[in-house]
Amino acid sequence: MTLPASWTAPIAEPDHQRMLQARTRQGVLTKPPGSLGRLEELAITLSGQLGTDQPAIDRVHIAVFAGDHGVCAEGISAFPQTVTAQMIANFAHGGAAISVLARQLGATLEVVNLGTVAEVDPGLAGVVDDVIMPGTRNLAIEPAMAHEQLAAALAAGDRAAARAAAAGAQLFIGGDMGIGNTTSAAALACALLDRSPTELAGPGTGLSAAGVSHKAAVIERALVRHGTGRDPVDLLASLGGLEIAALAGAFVGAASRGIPVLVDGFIVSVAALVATRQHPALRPWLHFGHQSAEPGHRSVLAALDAHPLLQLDMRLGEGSGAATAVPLLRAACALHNQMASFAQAGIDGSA
Ligand SMILES: O=C(O)c1ccc[n+]([C@@H]2O[C@H](COP(=O)([O-])O)[C@@H](O)[C@H]2O)c1
Ligand SMILES: Cc1cc2nc[nH]c2cc1C
Repeated sequence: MTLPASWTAPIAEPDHQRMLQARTRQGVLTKPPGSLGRLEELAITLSGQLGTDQPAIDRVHIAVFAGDHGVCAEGISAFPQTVTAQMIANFAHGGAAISVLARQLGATLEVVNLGTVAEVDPGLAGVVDDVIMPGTRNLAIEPAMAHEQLAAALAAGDRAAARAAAAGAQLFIGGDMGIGNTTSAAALACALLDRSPTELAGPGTGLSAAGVSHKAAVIERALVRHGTGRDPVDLLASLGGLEIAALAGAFVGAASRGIPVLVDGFIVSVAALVATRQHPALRPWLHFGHQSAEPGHRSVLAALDAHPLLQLDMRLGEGSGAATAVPLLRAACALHNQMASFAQAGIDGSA
């Protein structure tokens, strides 16, 4: 299988020297040691990732990857597939949740269209045309995509990371939009974690309990059809989505360019799991924004040893949970950079 060179690009470790310096600084700021909790670790990690003693998250690049899913033919979503293309237009017109959050953060927002069943107006502002195919094939009965299509999706993700780097981004957020993609993500998670679909399938956009049982049965059929003990890239072609593959490519692309990543919900975390299985060096570049209400997310987070910043019962996708957590990263940086030390403030240290 020929995959893009970007998929095997070397990923350096964050700068450990900077992290040591940042940890020392946290110890002299005017607070009992450790009292800012995980905000301290966030600032220390961001110092190492950004290679600076004054970490800042002023420039955030959000790329929402959109694609349709052939497995929708099995009746596994509460919404019709046409919504994917319609939401691409909504992102472009500024009316989606992530559009609002991106504006509020002053972040750059792009939508990468990887292929939908319904037509997308070619002139939409902020939409990158990276169409590979009009949605994946039905993973319940055949591989979701061919290896060439997988390679194209990985490369499309890397191009988004390259655009983020060119814009000087200090943080990369990948979002997903694709009706049916919780089925694909749950199937991938089951195959990678050796779990049963009844454990990891959930309501997605709003299935009833009977709908979730049916979805689990569809995933079970897919796992029997494709097998589970295969390498992550093969599984991605068989069970993945165009947007999930692009997210995996984007995360490797961001880390290899020295840009930290803030991971979103269930689907995006599954992409991060696939990518870290292939590239363990990616893991130190990942922050986790929130824990989704989608039940399978918990197992995926545990497999990544991830402790998300927020738990707000969100289950939207689009990168919205990650975007909501950005102010915490900004607060961590501001505290680290601007607080006075004990010596500066003339405050007695601990006895
Ligand atoms: O990010 C999540 O955790 C999440 C959880 C449930 C649903 N979604 C979004 O809902 C869509 C997929 O849901 P479904 O039911 O069509 O598989 C897709 O566009 C996702 O972005 C996202
Ligand atoms: C309206 C709508 C918006 C979304 N955003 C991400 N997934 C979505 C699914 C639906 C149905």
